[in-house]
Amino acid sequence: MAILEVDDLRKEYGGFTAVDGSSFAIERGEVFGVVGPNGAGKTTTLKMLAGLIEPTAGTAVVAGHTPGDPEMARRLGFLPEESPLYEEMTATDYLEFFADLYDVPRTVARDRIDRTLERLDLEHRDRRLGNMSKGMKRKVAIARALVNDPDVLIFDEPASGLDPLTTNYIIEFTQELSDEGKTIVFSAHNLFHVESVCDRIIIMNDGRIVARGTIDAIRKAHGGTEYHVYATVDAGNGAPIDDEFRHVVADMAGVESVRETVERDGGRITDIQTETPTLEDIFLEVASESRENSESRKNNEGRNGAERDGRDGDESGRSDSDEDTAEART
Ligand SMILES: Nc1ncnc2c1ncn2[C@@H]1O[C@H](COP(=O)(O)OP(=O)(O)OP(=O)(O)O)[C@@H](O)[C@H]1O
Repeated sequence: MAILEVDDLRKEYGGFTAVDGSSFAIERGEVFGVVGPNGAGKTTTLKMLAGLIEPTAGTAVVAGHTPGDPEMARRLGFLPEESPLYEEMTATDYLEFFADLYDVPRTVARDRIDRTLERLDLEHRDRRLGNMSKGMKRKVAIARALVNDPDVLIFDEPASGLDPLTTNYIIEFTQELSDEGKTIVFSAHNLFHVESVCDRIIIMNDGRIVARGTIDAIRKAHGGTEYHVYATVDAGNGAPIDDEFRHVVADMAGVESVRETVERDGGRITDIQTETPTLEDIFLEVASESRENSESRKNNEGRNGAERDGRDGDESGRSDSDEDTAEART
């Protein structure tokens, strides 16, 4: 059964729609990626899951609890994108202070904090937070998200702006938390990190989910592996020319068809290579498709405004077409 269920979540700021009807479910123990360009609505979505901002419509349920329910707060740990800490406190005092807020008994809290800081390799625990480096502060913020030993962790850009060593440490730590059975919602711009830790992802654009599924399924839905067939062909006088031509096809049947054509024309295949799109390639393709769709939707809305009167919202252009297509593809 899903530990986190999101149904038609929507957030509007004045007339602006930041999140436009997201629905998804996350299974216990999954690492679930939320990916998208700047302004796509990722942080807004994560904050609604964490109960930090109220949705305009829709629901987010964590382990059967809704935001505002103290039991939900107990089950959840949130690492915000920006996490200002109390600069005058030491790491230990700060984390004990948060453990108190969650009513974690002192001895349990001390032990948990010690173990977490040990695992995160945080040195100088008694240094004022204000005097800690950015990487050290991020580790303290991660420890804060774990102080109540939550089942579900929401990590918004856990490793952004950190050096490669600290970044790797945090990504590996995220993987370890998942191996221990924590459910993790993970948002990051670094798609290599997303690919290395996430089981399934959603790609958001303009507040909508435009693709979803495992990275492999999304990859298949967006072209999958490509075959690059290199060939030389007859220049017309019977002699093959030296220039190589590249034909890109989707499968082996395509390769055979190129081979037949090339050989019929007196040429020959010189090389065949397979290329698998990276998550970054897919992300760029999906984001640009979605931008085109939303532009044409806006144009249609402008053109057909008068005709639409009396119809319901979905028929009038606001549709889940992007999402349905992606869903069907996965
Ligand atoms: N409090 C607010 N008032 C008005 N608009 C807001 C508010 N918070 C967010 N927005 C707008 O909602 C949209 C989505 O913002 P959000 O921070 O969720 O995006 P994001 O995908 O997390 O972007 P980034 O990758 O840059 O962090 C943006 O256009 C943003 O300007």
